[in-house]
Amino acid sequence: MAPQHVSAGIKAVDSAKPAALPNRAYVTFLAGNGDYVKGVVALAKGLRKVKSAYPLLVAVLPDVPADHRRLLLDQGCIVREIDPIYPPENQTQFAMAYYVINYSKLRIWEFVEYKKMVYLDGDIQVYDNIDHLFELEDGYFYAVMDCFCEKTWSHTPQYKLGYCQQCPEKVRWPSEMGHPPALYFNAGMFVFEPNISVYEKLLYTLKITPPTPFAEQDFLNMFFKDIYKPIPNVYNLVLAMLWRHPENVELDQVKVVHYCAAGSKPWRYAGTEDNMQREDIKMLVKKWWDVYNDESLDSKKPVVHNDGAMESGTLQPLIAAAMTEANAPAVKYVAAPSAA
Ligand SMILES: O=c1ccn([C@@H]2O[C@H](COP(=O)(O)OP(=O)(O)O)[C@@H](O)[C@H]2O)c(=O)[nH]1
Ligand SMILES: OC[C@H]1O[C@H](O[C@@H]2[C@@H](O)[C@H](O)[C@@H](O)[C@H](O)[C@@H]2O)[C@H](O)[C@@H](O)[C@H]1O
Ligand SMILES: [Mn+2]
Repeated sequence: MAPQHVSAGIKAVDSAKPAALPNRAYVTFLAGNGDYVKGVVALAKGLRKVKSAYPLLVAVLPDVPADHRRLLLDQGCIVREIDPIYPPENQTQFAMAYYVINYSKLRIWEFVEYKKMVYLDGDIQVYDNIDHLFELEDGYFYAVMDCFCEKTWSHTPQYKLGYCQQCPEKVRWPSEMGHPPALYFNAGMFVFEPNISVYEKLLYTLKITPPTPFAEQDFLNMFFKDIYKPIPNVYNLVLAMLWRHPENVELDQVKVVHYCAAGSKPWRYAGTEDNMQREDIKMLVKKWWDVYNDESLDSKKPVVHNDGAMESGTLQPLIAAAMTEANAPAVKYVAAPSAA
């Protein structure tokens, strides 16, 4: 097993059943009118399946259409519109062209009504309860270490050397090149504390930082370098680990799966790209579909605001069925409050 610089305390909280606090939530990010909304619906149902005590907040860009927002509201999500964030003008070739929209993730530091949040990409699924992560010590940035072995990393010195932080002994970092790269996390999942001054510093620093291939993931790694604490791979299985570092993966222990390998997005899975015919990949894609298709996991209870108003789309069908057109009162529905 590679050295897991596990942050102290995870083991200790595993057994404790911490009390659910109102100023905690999971948060994900949704952009566009395409099929990523399926990922977020699955994530909402997956968190319900593992009986998470905390809501899922979805930060949506303005281009997410009303019907997708309705779907998320009906799945019990809190939908919050955010403005996009673009990196400085640049000639950078992002590892994936669409990564430019991922900088908008930085808006979540503005959600200061929450003291602690767990960010999860929309292509992530949670298969075991991870609420205990909210008990991790404040003041740090927790995330899982990434892997540098996929060709998406071919632009980096570590890739060219064959060095990877997941197995630093296998190909050692050459001493003549100074210190090995700082520990680097995958930004598909992280535990953080929203904070306005950090948010403002993030935006200010972004304006003076030339963009790099892994976009906001590179930026977040640079920004949080001094307070980053790695947590075990079970909290964000970057799928490439299955074929790049199988010795670091115990699949039956994995709590969170990140469908980030090329061709692995379950809702687009065709099984044609490299490694996509692996039995473990096919099993994990099926596992995702089993949650997505499980109607028993659909949100049932109305999402009610403290003023008693029902969130639109939750009770509508029931009320419509009970009322004739003639005497149906104008029931007050409110969408979740827009971004502060
Ligand atoms: O068209 C898009 C592309 C990305 N995303 C969001 O941005 C995250 C990061 O992109 P992605 O997961 O595709 O990057 P990867 O982890 O595969 O490199 C996604 O999980 C979604 O939450 C989105 O909503 N719509
Ligand atoms: O915009 C940059 C993205 O960078 C990361 O995706 C990458 C990264 O995981 C590499 O390490 C993998 O090799 C690669 O496959 C994967 O696409 C985050 O998962 C994603 O949320 C987002 O921040
Ligand atoms: Mn992802």
